[in-house]
Amino acid sequence: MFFSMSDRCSCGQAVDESGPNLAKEILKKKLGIVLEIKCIPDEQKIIELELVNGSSRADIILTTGGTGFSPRDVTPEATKAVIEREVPGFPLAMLLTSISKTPYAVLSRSSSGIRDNCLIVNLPGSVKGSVECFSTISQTLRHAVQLLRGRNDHGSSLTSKSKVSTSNVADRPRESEWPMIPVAESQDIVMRNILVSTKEEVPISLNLFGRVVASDVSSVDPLPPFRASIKDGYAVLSSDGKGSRKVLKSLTAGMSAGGDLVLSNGECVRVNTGGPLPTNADAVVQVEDTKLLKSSSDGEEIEIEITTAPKPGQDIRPVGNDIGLNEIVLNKGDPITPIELGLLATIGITNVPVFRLPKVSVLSTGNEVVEPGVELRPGSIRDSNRITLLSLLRGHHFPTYDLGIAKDEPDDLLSHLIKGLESSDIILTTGGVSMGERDYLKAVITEDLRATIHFARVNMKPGKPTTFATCCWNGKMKMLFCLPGNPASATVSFHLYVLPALRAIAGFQEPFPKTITVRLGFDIKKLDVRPEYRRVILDWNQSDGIPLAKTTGDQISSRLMSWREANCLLILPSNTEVKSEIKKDELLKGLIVGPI
Ligand SMILES: Nc1nc2c(c(=O)[nH]1)N[C@H]1C(S)=C(S)[C@@H](COP(=O)(O)OP(=O)(O)OC[C@H]3O[C@@H](n4cnc5c(N)ncnc54)[C@H](O)[C@@H]3O)O[C@H]1N2
Ligand code: MOO
Ligand SMILES: [Mg+2]
Repeated sequence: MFFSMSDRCSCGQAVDESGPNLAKEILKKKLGIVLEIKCIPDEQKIIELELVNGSSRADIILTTGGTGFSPRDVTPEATKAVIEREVPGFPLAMLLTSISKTPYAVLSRSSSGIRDNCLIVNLPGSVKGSVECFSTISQTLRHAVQLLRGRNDHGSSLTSKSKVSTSNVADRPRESEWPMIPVAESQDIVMRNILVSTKEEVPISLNLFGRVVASDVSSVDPLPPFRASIKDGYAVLSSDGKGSRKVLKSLTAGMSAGGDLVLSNGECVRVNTGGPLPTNADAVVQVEDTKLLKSSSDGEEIEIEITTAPKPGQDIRPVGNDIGLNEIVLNKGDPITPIELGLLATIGITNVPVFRLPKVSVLSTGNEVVEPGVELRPGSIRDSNRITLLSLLRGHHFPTYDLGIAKDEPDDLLSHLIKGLESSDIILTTGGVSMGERDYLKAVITEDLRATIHFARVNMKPGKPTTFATCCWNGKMKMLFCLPGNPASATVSFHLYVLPALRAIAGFQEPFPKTITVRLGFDIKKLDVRPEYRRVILDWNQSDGIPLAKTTGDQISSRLMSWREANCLLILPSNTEVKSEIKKDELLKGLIVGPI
């Protein structure tokens, strides 16, 4: 994250060059991702506020400017006011570099420190000075972040004895402590916190199906690898024109190329579609354009007549006609569908560079939740969420780990979560995230796992208590999506948050569901106070080409039947004084979430 301190830039009188320039350096050196570049006036309180906000989101904040002697240069003062621990080494290292270039370097007042496990470093304001100083410290930044993340990382030391208190229900908050944020903002937060995509080499196999290519892939062999016939017929010399030919032999598909065979005038060789040709043959005549003149007693062709004069090149596929040697066949970012797999199989490579797939654990929570197929005892309900989510993940080719069902008890939740952290990159849970007296999940992930909850309430129906957190476990970042227990809600949140995040990590360049325009096929008498994601079935059989959205019935969050056959989430606005209903035939936006 970069903050450039400048009154002139912040009010638009000048353009900030240092921030964007350093961002380029970061990307060039592949040091990380740049969350934000911001221009801030030289006002100490404003800078402090931005540093406080930024430090809750970023691993590093680099500031540029405001470190000199002018009365309005207050960046070091703002930094010192917010940091919890000073890091004097960075300003010292930068000073040592700069002073070897100019004695005026001693006039810099740069500061550096740590707040909220985020490193803040003041750099000078000039493009040249900021790059110089940044280069001095850049090689240590990655290690610094690892050390800071490690402070929150106690994976190996944690036991499954939770610290969360289960007493004093009377003390529970009567209002959620979490702000309700808009869907777009929450999706943004998830995308800013996704795990870094990494590459791996995967041998040509069905395991590549559904993956995304991580760097351009070129052919090692041309296709066809030899000059090949396009027809079943005879390889000839076109200069011989039409008329009779002596049939030398047969060169059928799979035989070694006919390089050693040379035709003389008046000769031909029988060839097959896709088969090799004699070196000097320059045309193929299909069987249909020939007549048999003479054959042997054992049924072999001896002489044929060509009825139409062949043209040079006729029915011959030159070497590399379909795929040239070293031709780029797939580009970085291309999803591997059956066709891409076919292409990869044919071009002579053995391994394909693809983005690694994150492994996802799925956990159901709830004292009432029992395995499918078992007899219900009073108050129990069968687990439908876990199998739905596991199969959705499988349908999108993500490797999964089944964590089973955890009781609404902190120790049990914690031990299941630890198993998930040890076996996967991402954990999906359902249930236990609302206001219930046994909804302990958020407390366990913050107090025991010391995870950071980024949001825990979203203004949407269904899916309001959707919770997203990240934590560091044995040196690795993990993502936790705690979805509501209601089955329709869990699945809507899966499509809006989980799947886009997984797809982004897996390299998909367009990870979100496609938005289309649909025509409402029924009346909506009363809009909800929250923006709503209605499960609908699209009927494409419409004269104007706009699909008709057909209802799936009652949309109560518990009703999984509202997802039956649904392939679209209709986006309904929230109820306002101006608009409280929507009439049939109105055009609305919908998200494609199933086969259409
Ligand atoms: N006082 C409030 N109560 C509720 C609020 C609220 O804001 N204030 N929000 C409601 C909303 S919205 C939702 S959604 C639910 C979400 O609740 P939880 O995530 O805490 O889920 P549970 O309470 O554990 O379960 C809700 C519901 O779902 C059933 N369930 C749970 N797991 C499964 C499963 N694996 N398979 C099938 N069904 C499952 C569970 O039995 C409950 O019926 O909270 C509202 N309450
Ligand atoms: O938000 Mo809840 O998911 O309405 O049932
Ligand atoms: Mg609950």
